[in-house]
Amino acid sequence: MAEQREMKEKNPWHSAVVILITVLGITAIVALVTTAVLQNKPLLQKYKYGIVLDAGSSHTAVYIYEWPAEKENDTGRVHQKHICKVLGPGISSYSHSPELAGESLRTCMKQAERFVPIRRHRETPLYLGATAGMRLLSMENQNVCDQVLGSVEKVLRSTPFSYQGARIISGQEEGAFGWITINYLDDRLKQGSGTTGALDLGGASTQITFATNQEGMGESAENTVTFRLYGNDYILYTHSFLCYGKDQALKKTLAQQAQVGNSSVLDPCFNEGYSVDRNYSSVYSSPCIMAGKPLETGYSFTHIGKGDASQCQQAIRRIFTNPGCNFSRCSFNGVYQPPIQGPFGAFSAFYFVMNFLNLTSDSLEGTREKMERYCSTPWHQIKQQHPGVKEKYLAEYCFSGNYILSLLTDGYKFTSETWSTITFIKKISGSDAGWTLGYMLNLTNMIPAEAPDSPPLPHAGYVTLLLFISLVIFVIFLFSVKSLWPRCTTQTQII
Ligand SMILES: Nc1nc2c(ncn2[C@@H]2O[C@H](COP(=O)(O)OP(=O)(O)OP(=O)(O)O)[C@@H](O)[C@H]2O)c(=O)[nH]1
Repeated sequence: MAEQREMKEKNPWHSAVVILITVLGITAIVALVTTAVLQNKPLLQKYKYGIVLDAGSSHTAVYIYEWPAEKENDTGRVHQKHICKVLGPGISSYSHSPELAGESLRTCMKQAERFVPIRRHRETPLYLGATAGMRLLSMENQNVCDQVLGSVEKVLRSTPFSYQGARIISGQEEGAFGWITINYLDDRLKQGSGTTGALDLGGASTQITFATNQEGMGESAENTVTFRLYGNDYILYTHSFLCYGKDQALKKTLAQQAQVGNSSVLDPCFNEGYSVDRNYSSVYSSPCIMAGKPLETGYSFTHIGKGDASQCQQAIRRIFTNPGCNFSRCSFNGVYQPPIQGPFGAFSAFYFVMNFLNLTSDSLEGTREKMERYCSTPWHQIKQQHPGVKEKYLAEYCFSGNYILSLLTDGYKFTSETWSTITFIKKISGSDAGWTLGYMLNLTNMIPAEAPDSPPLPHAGYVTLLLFISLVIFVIFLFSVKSLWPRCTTQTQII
């Protein structure tokens, strides 16, 4: 041993080599860790875009979505960048001058050109989906309906985006894509956890959609939609009630109260003191109100408010027909509906109305009481209390609140117990609840049927593990070369 030590001490190259190996070892470990960290560092984010136009019965809205360019399949990453509300009515209202339907979209499409970076324009998909207003127009006059779609198509084709088509979506699609939107935004699809049902109240139609177990769904194939998303199978119950959106329901309720020839209609669904002259043709100008349509609708009448919530509910109940149920259970109008399975998210007009009436967190009984109070408040007082609110919306809140109550309880059979499973929502994580996002995710295949393979460790875990292993190797290395190091103490002894 003493000889060996002597040899080492005599050979100056030996210590130099050990030092060199140590330095190289440390450098290699530092280089390894630095490369791993840099390699896994998120790159400067680049985005992709998609545009969907919601051509509704009451208005059109342009939604611009954005997502990281390199992670298209990563659910929860697409978000709403901008919404532009088109001025004027929905495209179905341009039946007398179809060319203006397309023109009405120009301002919002110019805005979209500014929100999507120029280098992305050509590759950005652009879709237009028309809902209940156009469904009704196609029932009334297919030719005019085609002209309106042709007019919007012409304008959308002239934009720099990648135009993918303008079409009328079915009520089933509207319901199912609304369900996908809210569950995608809640990140429930990727987690494979329980889902949230979707309640959508538009101007001309309303949709109810929820996941249900297979039992009983064989009863009505037209109400069944199946999806496989992220490796999970979903069986959805969905139904769209055409003519039961807020605006058409109002017309229906008014029409069954009005008797042509009467110069006035006393309406419990409008506040006392409200009085407006209307033409009968405005009430009957819809394919939703065929029955009882008089031959002569040129008369006018004075629409007078009476402000009585209970009577209003009775009037509303009469627009739900009860032709008998050919299934084990029904909602209304003889339509099959399995037992409701919450929780539910209620959006569009469900939210606008309940939010205005401050009814988003009340019990069913509390909601009824507040509606009684709101409807019995005189019209002049309502106007005084809400000076900034659009008068058309303000005048209709007594009807709208009672309609929502009636639709949810008499129609969909929510009870005092299940009422609390409904959350009234407008946005989730900054994106509007509605069918448009689900529609785009589906058409761009951004939700895979199978769960994508993910690395066994998240990025932070991977880097930590790498550092730890490098440290362990380094310590082992130090111990292994320790015996070879020149020993100062021994040297001193020798000297
Ligand atoms: N009170 C209130 N009502 C609104 C507001 N915005 C829209 N509405 C009304 O709410 C109802 C539903 O609006 P949307 O969800 O846009 O419905 P839509 O797409 O036009 O109708 P559908 O074609 O049936 O889907 C319509 O009666 C609108 O007039 C708002 O800010 N406040």
